[in-house]
Amino acid sequence: MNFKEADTVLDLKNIRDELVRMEDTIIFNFIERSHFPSCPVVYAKDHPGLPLPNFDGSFLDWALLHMEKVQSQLRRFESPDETPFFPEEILKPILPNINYPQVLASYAQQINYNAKIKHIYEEEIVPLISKYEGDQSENYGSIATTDIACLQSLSRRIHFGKFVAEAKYQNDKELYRKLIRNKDVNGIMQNITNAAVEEKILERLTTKADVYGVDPTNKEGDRRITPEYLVKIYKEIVIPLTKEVEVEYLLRRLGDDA
Ligand SMILES: O=C(O)C(=O)C[C@]1(C(=O)O)C=C[C@@H](O)C=C1
Repeated sequence: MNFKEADTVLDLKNIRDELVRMEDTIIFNFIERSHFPSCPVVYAKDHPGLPLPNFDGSFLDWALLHMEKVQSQLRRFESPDETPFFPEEILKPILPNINYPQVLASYAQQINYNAKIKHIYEEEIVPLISKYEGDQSENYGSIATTDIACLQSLSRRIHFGKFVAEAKYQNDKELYRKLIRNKDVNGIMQNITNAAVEEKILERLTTKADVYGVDPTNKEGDRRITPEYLVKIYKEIVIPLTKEVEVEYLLRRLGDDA
């Protein structure tokens, strides 16, 4: 898939291949995170044990904001498949603009699920993938670094729903225009859902987690990335959020081309 070539970006097969590749990135990021305990201090707002001068938020927020400020200058968020967690605070690139063809609707950048993704990551995913419940102050920096990798890979995957939605819209404009005009959210949800594709994803994840998730150095009682956790995260969080993005994108689609 080449973002400079619109045709490759709206080919559903290319999009799904990209989603498959993202599974590996997400699994390996989860595995990195699984080497550390949960460390709630990293996610606590204004924690007295971790003072952050002139900042109102958690240590992870602080690290993510500063990472995004640097990455925005490196042109990360110029790319149509990247969505910032701090859209109000990112900076202009120091590299020259790349003129990507516009493949998504003009409002696509406004669809931003990152606050929700971060909340669910901290509340539901970290407890599943961290090594054990507990603190390890010498690793706060490493944990924030791996959390950022996990969050960015989840964000990219979930917001890819915009490309999926646009491809589906282009493939059957008549059907989607009717559903959108009727604000038929259930009808849109039904039509974007492909149970066979979802089943295949969960099957593949089971195999991948079996193969990649084994850590022979783990002590008894330590958690690891099991197929069960990975399937749960995809089934209950990643796929439903991707579908939410798809539905929101489609509901606004008629405003962009009548
Ligand atoms: O591949 C698609 O058609 C998608 O819409 C993506 C996705 C997913 O999140 O992986 C979401 C909904 C479908 O039911 C199948 C898969």
